[in-house]
Amino acid sequence: MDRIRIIGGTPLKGIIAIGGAKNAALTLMPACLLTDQTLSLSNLPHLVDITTMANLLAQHGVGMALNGASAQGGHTGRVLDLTAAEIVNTTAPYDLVRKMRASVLVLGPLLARCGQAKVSLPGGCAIGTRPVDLHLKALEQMGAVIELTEGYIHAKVDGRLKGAHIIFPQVTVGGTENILMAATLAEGETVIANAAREPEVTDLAQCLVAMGAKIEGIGTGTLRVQGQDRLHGAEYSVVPDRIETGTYAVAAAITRGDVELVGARYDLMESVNKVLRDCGVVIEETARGMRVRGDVHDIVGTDIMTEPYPGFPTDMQAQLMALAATANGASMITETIFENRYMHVPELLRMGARVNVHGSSAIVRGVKALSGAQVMATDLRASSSLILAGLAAQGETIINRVYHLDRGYERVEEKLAACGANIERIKGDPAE
Ligand SMILES: CC(=O)N[C@H]1[C@@H](OP(=O)(O)OP(=O)(O)OC[C@H]2O[C@@H](n3ccc(=O)[nH]c3=O)[C@H](O)[C@@H]2O)O[C@H](CO)[C@@H](O)[C@@H]1O
Ligand SMILES: C=C(OP(=O)(O)O)C(=O)O
Repeated sequence: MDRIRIIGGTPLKGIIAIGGAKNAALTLMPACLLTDQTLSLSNLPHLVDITTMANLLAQHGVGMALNGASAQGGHTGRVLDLTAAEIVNTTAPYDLVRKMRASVLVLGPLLARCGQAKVSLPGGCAIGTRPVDLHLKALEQMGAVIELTEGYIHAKVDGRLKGAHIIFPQVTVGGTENILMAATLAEGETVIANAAREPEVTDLAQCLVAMGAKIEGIGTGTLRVQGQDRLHGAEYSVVPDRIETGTYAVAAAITRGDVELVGARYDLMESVNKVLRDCGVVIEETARGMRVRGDVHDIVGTDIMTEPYPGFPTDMQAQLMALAATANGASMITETIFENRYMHVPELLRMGARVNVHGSSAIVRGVKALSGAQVMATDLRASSSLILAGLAAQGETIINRVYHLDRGYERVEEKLAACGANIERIKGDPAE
């Protein structure tokens, strides 16, 4: 297993290119199951999770062709053609689903196209139990018969799924995506109330429209879908990653540096930028993206509460905690989305951070300097918070188990090193 070694203390200066959003790509890829024609996705990031989704789709019978890099819209990500001419298998097996929860996003499309699907229950993960009950209840409302046996969701529908009025009792990104995809091929109208408004859901909706779906209310909390008999192929470019953008914005801030994030979508960063500005970070939109400066003002503590979009994203909570740990004064962080998303706290404590967790809230008292240490990455965003802490810390930080990081960040050490960070990947395990 690889490790990352950082000698902290260098202010980052330069340019970082932002890639396509992992969480958008992971819902756009299974959308290919809704048509027998080709869905061509550009600006696709090169990440382990994307490979896992490609492997899952391949075993359903999806043909794939990787067409190198595209310069579309100024982005340089890869182009992947996905063609589900024929679905040869409607089972998503445990071995693939356990690697990545987003695998459950094949359920809606398979059921809508083939009338049946057998998908391994994703199970919990480091950040919480993460049930999929809301996805299943909504599909039942659309006429699906669902049984849970031997760790699998067995879903079937007689004929086509039927349009329904679905009210999600709580905002669910994956639930909204699964039902949105299913509804595009259902009979009649589906209304999804209290729908997630995350930019990745909007990206999916826009791609589905390019494939011939009829969807109103895109970007709002109520999506209205008129089911079609069939969808067709399309070309679509994945939205830039707002979490990668936010992570590198914190990297600039925590090192008291000055970095331009090229390709970033400034308009999607409102809640994160507000919090960063409250901390004293200077942010401006540029012609190519966004410039972030942590070298202008003192960095001070602030209060943060995670919420569904357009609120502050849970996927940025760990990174902001690293910044708060180095700020002047105290910060109160409240996590409202996942019940166990403070796995980074014990590791930050090893680096000299002062954090107390009380239920869903954490009090962070800023310290003058963090100190480098050996730490363990426990999940994706916890890993990035440890990288950020390491960039700011005095001395050497070694981050173990970086495979979590490779799920969601492309060439992280290269991007940071190009801005002056002293960071390297050490191949293999120390015990090996
Ligand atoms: C691949 C992907 O896009 N992952 C993102 C997606 O995850 P994901 O789609 O899994 O997250 P959800 O929005 O569904 O989860 C929000 C909350 O609802 C709960 N819930 C959800 C579904 C359900 O059927 N029952 C239920 O109780 C979850 O346990 C959680 O507490 O949105 C999260 C919230 O923005 C992000 O942190 C993840 O990075
Ligand atoms: C939690 C995340 O991903 P996933 O939903 O795939 O676990 C994330 O991207 O931060």
